Amino acid sequence: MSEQPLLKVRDLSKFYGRRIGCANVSFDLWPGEVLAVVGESGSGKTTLLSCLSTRLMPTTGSVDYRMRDGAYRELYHMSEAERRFLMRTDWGFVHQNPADGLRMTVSAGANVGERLMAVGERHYGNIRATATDWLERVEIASDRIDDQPRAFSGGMRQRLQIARNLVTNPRLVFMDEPTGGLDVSVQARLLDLVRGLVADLGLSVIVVTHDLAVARLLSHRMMVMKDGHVIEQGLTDRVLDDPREPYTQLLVSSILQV
Ligand SMILES: Nc1ncnc2c1ncn2[C@@H]1O[C@H](COP(=O)(O)OP(=O)(O)OP(=O)(O)O)[C@@H](O)[C@H]1O
Repeated sequence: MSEQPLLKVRDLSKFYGRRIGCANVSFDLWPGEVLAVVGESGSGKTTLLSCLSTRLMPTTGSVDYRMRDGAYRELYHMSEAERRFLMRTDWGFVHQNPADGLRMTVSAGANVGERLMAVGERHYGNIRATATDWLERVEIASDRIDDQPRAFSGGMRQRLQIARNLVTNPRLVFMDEPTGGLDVSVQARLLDLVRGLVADLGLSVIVVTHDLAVARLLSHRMMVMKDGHVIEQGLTDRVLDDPREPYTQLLVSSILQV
């Protein structure tokens, strides 16, 4: 891991009127690190992810992102165009519902190729070859390249969404309940695939999940949220095997095995 954080989050808070979305969240994310944000429904996970990915403006706080040239930029001081450029190139966002992250009425190949074109690739042959390669990496047969994702199963759609996100070699990927809507057997296979890709590509990931098994399998470090606050954070194995906070103990003991 390199010696400088990719993301420096300080005192991030988002209020919806008087209701707390998330409050006083601070952490560093290091290159190659997978951070899981866990907590019950309503604990603030989505609000935090939305603020970090600049989909939502926080009420207070700052997020500094280390650009490819090594300089830090404050995300909320960037122009809308700069943020959109980051999202198209340096970042990925894997939605729980693949339909939110895919274009359902264009082919699988175009879904992947489009992201390549956004980073300047123009050669049709290269785009198709890279798209084919990525479909294979996410275990979609290359003869499905011209099919639209609406003809795919839920698991295939999710794998296609992952290919679309990773094809540009992003440095930071946000994932919102990436296995949420899938059958248990499909989830296990997808998690295995994601874990392999994240390790191979050395990605930094922030994954939101209410499923501690997902956190266990994917993440190095985790943050536990309750009522908008981070109440415990640490190495994933430590938090799950030796939770310090009573609330985390309750979360861990409420599932039979993680
Ligand atoms: N647009 C909104 N307007 C008002 N309150 C909101 C809004 N979005 C979220 N909240 C409130 O902020 C708090 C945190 O919600 P958030 O959706 O971030 O939690 P979550 O942990 O992601 O839950 P879930 O797992 O159900 O998505 C909740 O009290 C919620 O009611």
